[in-house]
Amino acid sequence: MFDHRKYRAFTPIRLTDRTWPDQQITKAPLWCSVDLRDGNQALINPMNVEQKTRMFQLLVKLGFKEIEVGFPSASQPDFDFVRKLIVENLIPDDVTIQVLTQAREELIARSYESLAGAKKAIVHVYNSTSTVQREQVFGMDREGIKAIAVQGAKWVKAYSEQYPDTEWAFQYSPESFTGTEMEYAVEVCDAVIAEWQPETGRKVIINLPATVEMSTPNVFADQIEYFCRHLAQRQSVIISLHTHNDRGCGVAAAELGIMAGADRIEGTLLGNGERTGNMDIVTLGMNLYSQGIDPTLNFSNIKEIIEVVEYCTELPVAARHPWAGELVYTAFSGSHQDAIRKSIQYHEKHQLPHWEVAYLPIDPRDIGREYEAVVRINSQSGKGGVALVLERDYGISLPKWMHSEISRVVQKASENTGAEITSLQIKTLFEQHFNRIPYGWSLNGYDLHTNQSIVEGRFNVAAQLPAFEGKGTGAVEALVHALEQRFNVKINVTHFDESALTEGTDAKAQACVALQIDGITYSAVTSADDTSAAALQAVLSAFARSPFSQTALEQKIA
Ligand SMILES: CC(=O)SCCNC(=O)CCNC(=O)[C@H](O)C(C)(C)COP(=O)(O)OP(=O)(O)OC[C@H]1O[C@@H](n2cnc3c(N)ncnc32)[C@H](O)[C@@H]1OP(=O)(O)O
Ligand SMILES: CC(C)C(=O)C(=O)O
Ligand SMILES: [Mg+2]
Repeated sequence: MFDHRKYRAFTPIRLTDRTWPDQQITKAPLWCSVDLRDGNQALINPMNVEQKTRMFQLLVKLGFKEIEVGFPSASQPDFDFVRKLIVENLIPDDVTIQVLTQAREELIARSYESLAGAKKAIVHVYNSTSTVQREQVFGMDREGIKAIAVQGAKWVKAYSEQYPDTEWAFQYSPESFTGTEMEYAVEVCDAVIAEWQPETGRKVIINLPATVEMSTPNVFADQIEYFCRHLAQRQSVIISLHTHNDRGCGVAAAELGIMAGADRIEGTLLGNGERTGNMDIVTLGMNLYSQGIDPTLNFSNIKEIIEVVEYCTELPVAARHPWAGELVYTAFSGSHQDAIRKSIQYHEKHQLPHWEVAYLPIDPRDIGREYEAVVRINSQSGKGGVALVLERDYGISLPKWMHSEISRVVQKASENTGAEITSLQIKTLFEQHFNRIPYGWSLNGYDLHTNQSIVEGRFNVAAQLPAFEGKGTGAVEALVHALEQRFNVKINVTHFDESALTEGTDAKAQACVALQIDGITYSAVTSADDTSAAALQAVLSAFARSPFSQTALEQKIA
């Protein structure tokens, strides 16, 4: 039964003098990837050694310096993978591998066995401390649970002494930390830290997991600030966070947790992991990047990251995934496209020192995304977007009044199909409706004479109609006059624009014309070697689209 009364609200700790809301993140935290452990333990098909190797190589390439490579006492593939990394010398000198183990002697012993020969490694031991786990899973009181942690810490230290050639660091997680009374979490961690004696120079990491996300991120931040303030040897310990995403706030909790004093963050690429996943390191890293902070991880090839993650996890990355998804830099809606187009033009024109483009929080090219994907056209799109596609993909720059003309045609086509219209389809529609010279109406030649500031013109078209003759203050006016006389219509030139074409095209000039005949507008765009030819052809093409041009053919037949 769907009944909210089955649940009760999370009880926040009382921290009235919190300082974290006034903090700002100014540098990247230390990172630890747990893709190969927490990510792996959540998969339908856990990664095989080959997949793990591929993921490890990617993590190294991205710049991770600490990588939890598995739970070697849990399965043979995990054990074998750790051995492979060490035996085949696959771990760069500046990278430290980490393994997870429960606080059980045989598992700790097996973990060390897997790490034999490593230059340096972090042994990560955990046990659960929350009220629920104490009462329901372990059936123990506070002292009993603390004893598991302390005993685990002792074994971790004792077994490390059997491998003196390795530089060891120790990590402890009070699993289900967020469901634990804070003063008790501090008590347990203080006891573990006392066993490991960080004051002697040994690196000790205390990792605080939101094993299951239970509260809003501000409550988590309060817990972290409380913990950091009360830990006896805070200065000698690296505080790490390990958030999950059950409420969809894994990244937010980690960010507020950094503001509250944490030094290190555990997470996975694109957020794979238990249930709704671990904290997504790509998202947090890109959040920093978009604020002008070096994430110290290189996400410039997001395509490769997605490919490897999908290959190793056998799970797809969502199209709307923050920063990485296929559609996250794409605007379909008209007003967004218009704003992006103007904003990018403004940006380029004014050479702005920082990226500030409407609807695009970062430059998609920074992570290997092309501009092509930014604007895609369907029935939700507008004239700005269509104009952008023609400019961007084909160098066809149209005057503003033409944008709505071509957009109307594209919108109609999109409504008819109910689907996206590709860039090539837009170009084809443009050519069919505005750019193609209607059969029989190409300008074969023309003569222009100026007589006392009046231009007299004689115009031949391909259909071998009798030459048109007319006069006016310019060539266009002369041709319009000729058409009016010949077909007995009134023609208004409502728009006329000429522009030089960019280098690299055969034609040198482009003319855009709109004629209004009997209340209806007919438009055409023509390019030619010279401006007069382009303008005259544009007038002929526009006129040819009107029903009056039919008369011409009938006349010819007669
Ligand atoms: C939040 C997390 O992500 S924690 C990490 C979880 N990761 C994994 O579970 C990795 C895969 N796990 C496994 O392969 C196995 O569970 C193993 C190898 C770790 C242990 O295997 P097994 O001993 O066969 O089984 P299982 O996990 O059910 O053991 C449970 C026992 O461990 C105890 N236990 C559980 N966690 C811990 C811990 N952190 N420290 C000490 N004891 C623990 C339980 O109380 C229980 O004891 P009981 O047998 O007296 O009731
Ligand atoms: C083992 C710990 C760190 C964990 O994965 C969790 O609590 O989520
Ligand atoms: Mg976890």
